[in-house]
Amino acid sequence: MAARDRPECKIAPSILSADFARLAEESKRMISCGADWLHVDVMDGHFVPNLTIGAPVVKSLRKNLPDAFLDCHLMVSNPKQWILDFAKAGASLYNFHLECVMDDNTNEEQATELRSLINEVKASGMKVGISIKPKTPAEWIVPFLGEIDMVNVLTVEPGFGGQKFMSDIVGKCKIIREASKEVHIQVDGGVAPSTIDACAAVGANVIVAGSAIFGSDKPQEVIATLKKSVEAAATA
Ligand SMILES: O=C(CO)[C@H](O)[C@H](O)COP(=O)(O)O
Ligand SMILES: [Fe+2]
Repeated sequence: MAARDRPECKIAPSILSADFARLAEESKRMISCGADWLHVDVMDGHFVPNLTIGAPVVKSLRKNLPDAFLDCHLMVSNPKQWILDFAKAGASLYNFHLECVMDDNTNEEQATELRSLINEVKASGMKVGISIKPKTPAEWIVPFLGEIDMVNVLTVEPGFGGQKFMSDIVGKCKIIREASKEVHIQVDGGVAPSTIDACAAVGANVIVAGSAIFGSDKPQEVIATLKKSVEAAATA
């Protein structure tokens, strides 16, 4: 069998599509259907035009799901402000946006600020991920790959679930995967059985899907389909 070209596949249902009144129950249902991680979309109504949940909800989820991997996607303007709250609440991975600190990849001060945030997240005990919006070039994150656990390539404009997958964006994963076999590459936005092969082909291994999984009456089958596509591409 050919050697793997990426880390193990992780399927991360986005609980943004869950019934928030039954979050713990719905999260447990996802894990029993084969989910590896839970993707928690945190929106501050400023970085994106929507408001969702914060650290208190993560704390309740952690209490109810002591062993779950909580992948927190911080769509917030000031990621520094929330690091300790999320660490104390029990977040597993703090996945914040590059655009909060960088609008020019040649600016040394911005690179230093990004490094300091990365180090602060690590020091808090969480794993660290960096999310990039559709218009942010993949090359901007490449110099930091050795310092982080994951890159989240947004395949929709962040802010809302249920949007259409941007197929012209996913190619950015290829640039990142060519630069690192070890880093987790997450795809987030409009990912479904109909779009997974395009993600798998370019090296993605962490698959977020909200509406495709929660909207199905057979979530177990959707999760299995997504995983199969990634695992087949990983050893092709
Ligand atoms: O970060 C996000 C939106 O900003 C969500 O994680 C993403 O949109 C997942 O939902 P869906 O699979 O329904 O697109
Ligand atoms: Fe997300």
